[in-house]
Amino acid sequence: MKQRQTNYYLICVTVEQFEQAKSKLSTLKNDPGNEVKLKIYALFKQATQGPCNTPKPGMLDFVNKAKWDAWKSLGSISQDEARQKYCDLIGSLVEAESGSSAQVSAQPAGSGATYETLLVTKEDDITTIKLNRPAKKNAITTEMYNEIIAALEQAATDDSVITVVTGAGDFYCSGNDLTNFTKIPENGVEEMARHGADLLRKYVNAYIDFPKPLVAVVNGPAVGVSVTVLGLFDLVYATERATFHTPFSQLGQSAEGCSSYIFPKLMGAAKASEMLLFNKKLTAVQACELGLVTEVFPDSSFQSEVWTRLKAYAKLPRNSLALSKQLIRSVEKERLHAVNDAEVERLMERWTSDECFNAVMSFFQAKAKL
Ligand SMILES: CCCCCCC/C=C/C(=O)SCCNC(=O)CCNC(=O)[C@H](O)C(C)(C)COP(=O)(O)OP(=O)(O)OC[C@H]1O[C@@H](n2cnc3c(N)ncnc32)[C@H](O)[C@@H]1OP(=O)(O)O
Repeated sequence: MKQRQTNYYLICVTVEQFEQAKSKLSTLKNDPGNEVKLKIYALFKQATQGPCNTPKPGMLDFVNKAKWDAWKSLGSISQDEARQKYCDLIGSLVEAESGSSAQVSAQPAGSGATYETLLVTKEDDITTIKLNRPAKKNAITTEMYNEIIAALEQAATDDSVITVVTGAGDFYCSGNDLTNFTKIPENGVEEMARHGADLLRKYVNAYIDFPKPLVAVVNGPAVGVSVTVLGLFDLVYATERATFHTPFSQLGQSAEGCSSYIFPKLMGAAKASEMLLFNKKLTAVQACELGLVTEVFPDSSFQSEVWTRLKAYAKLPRNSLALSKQLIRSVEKERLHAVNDAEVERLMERWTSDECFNAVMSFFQAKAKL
């Protein structure tokens, strides 16, 4: 699918192909649902007019406000990119219609999508994105960031009702793969920092803009960026074995994933500072008491209890769920994008600092001594 999607992008840059995609839209037999229609609308506006530049409709003008929000949420992506995404989205809807009758359970999601670092499946109206590097505690490499972004984009437009992120093996995720900081390009550490910043911004935006209910099934310890983005999930279910650790200052870094804004709101500035400044590791029960986790389950029954519940939730009306989620989240969306930008800006500077360099080196030296 990745390959096919890339090819489609290449084909789709002409105006003619864009027009063809437009006309294919009217041939769809099934209603793709409101959230997909909003996405199509937004991409079309961005592709034809550029970034949203009209006044925000009033609170009670629900329909136009939802459209405006969808357009605005595309930020400053270029008209070319919007055209490509528009074509890709319509292409996937057409493809889904032609192949939908043959759906079997737990099939790879996204009509045959394959990933190197993830297991992505669709079953019982739930798309599950499983981080799949258990030998490295599911540490997130640059490839994996890109694959998670792609999997979230796919899940946003597929016909699932709920999307779940979870981890393979005994960890949920050990955060950013620290080897990402050891691959210094020819143009030096500044270029590495710039690329890292672009990727991180895109990664966090994929959570901020995700249009359907997003659930974290935290199957074990969670570290770093896998903890901070939890504030952007709609439900966080954790096994009692899970822990939540953001050792940013230990690594000479600073907070991301919008945690510098969401954590103080959730738990108060004092508790957020203990985590984000002073590296305090929380147990699952503590994280639940502070509002970061929705509910904690005994480890022995974690999977069965959580999945029974999620399957029942996924039977609820999809549009109602998605629209309610968007109502809850849309008020904060613009602010979250601004927070993400500010956090990324700060990190870009941190990654070129001696403090960060020395901390990452210490990690690898300690490993070498074992
Ligand atoms: C390019 C975009 C950049 C965006 C960056 C966004 C900013 C993100 C910030 C963060 O996420 S900060 C947090 C970073 N993570 C860490 O500091 C965790 C480091 N790892 C550990 O402390 C420990 O490994 C652990 C997670 C507590 C697990 O300890 P345990 O003793 O249970 O297992 P290990 O033997 O240590 O691990 C097994 C294997 O996995 C490797 N590994 C684990 N985590 C990472 C990681 N984050 N990065 C790279 N490698 C990791 C570990 O080295 C072992 O490898 P081998 O020795 O078997 O080769």
